[in-house]
Amino acid sequence: MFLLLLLGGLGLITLMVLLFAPQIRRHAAGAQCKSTVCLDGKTVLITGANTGIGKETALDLAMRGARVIMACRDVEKGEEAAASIRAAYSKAQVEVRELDLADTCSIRAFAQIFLKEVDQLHILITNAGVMMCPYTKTIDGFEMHIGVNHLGHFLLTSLLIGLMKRSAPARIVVVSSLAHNFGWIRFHDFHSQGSYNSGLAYCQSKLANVLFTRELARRLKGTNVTVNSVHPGTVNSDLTRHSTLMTICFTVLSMFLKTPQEGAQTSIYCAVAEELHSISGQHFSDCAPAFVAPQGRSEETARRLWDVSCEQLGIQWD
Ligand SMILES: NC(=O)c1ccc[n+]([C@@H]2O[C@H](COP(=O)([O-])OP(=O)(O)OC[C@H]3O[C@@H](n4cnc5c(N)ncnc54)[C@H](O)[C@@H]3O)[C@@H](O)[C@H]2O)c1
Repeated sequence: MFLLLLLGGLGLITLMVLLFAPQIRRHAAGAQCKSTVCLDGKTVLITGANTGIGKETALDLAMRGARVIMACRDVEKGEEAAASIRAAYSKAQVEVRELDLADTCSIRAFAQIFLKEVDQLHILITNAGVMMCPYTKTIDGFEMHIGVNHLGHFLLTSLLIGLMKRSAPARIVVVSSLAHNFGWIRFHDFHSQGSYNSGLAYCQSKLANVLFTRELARRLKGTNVTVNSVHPGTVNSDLTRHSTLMTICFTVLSMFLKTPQEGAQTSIYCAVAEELHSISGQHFSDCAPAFVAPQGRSEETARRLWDVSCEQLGIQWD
């Protein structure tokens, strides 16, 4: 009897999902970037552009006429992604360059060659990220989430900001997450040496993205370089690769999640929308301003994080 009820219930749920599939998909897809801005003559740099949201962002911006530089850890995978972008749009000007955000030497080498060979940078999208990986350290001994998601991008941006100021108007888009709501900056244990929880480490790094955006925007006032952070939505990508449970959940619930193309819309919106030309230090989701948790609005924490980041990286950035 119980089994019959269970099967009947499951059958009913399946029927409802199938019946309402188009509505569910439409709702899950979220907002589309409606801007038709053309990017002829503009140069864009996207980190982690060989998969997921980054790859879709690269395709869209290349279709708008930009020269898109895809900064990828694995050049071979990057070249495959670039080839598929060229196959989708034969005029795409996409280039792959090697960048491992888990290695400050790689970041410095990348920036050195970039500054030598590229004379303008109008849009920087710090998109690369890792989520819920087992406790690992970057080459420089940073905990992987804070090391790649925050410190790596902090160093990269510091090295390229002069070029962006010279290329102004220019925009920086920092791909953060709703997960920043559940994070706090553990200044007393920045690299989770005392205790480690992969979910909380991810949340800390995504909060760091929001606070970095806020402080950088304050420092960039009057330069015509803006910076905003985004939550792309919950996107069915490879990001869950380190968590079997998350991968299963994302697969089962895929109909309710955004595709990478849908997840790229807010990054694209922040990169091109005309109405955002002077908007800086804000957080966006679904191509609209989004809620920022109180810990992401603290100017004091943002300044302290800035100083700690400079100290950890051994750099001066005033
Ligand atoms: N997928 C989601 O639901 C979701 C939700 C909120 C935020 N985000 C954010 O969106 C961004 C893109 O994620 P995605 O969903 O497209 O996942 P993804 O795994 O497809 O993309 C992440 C990219 O980062 C790159 N990367 C990882 N470590 C790197 C390193 N050390 N050096 C250089 N590149 C590195 C990967 O190679 C990959 O190309 C991430 O910052 C993620 O935190 C994703």
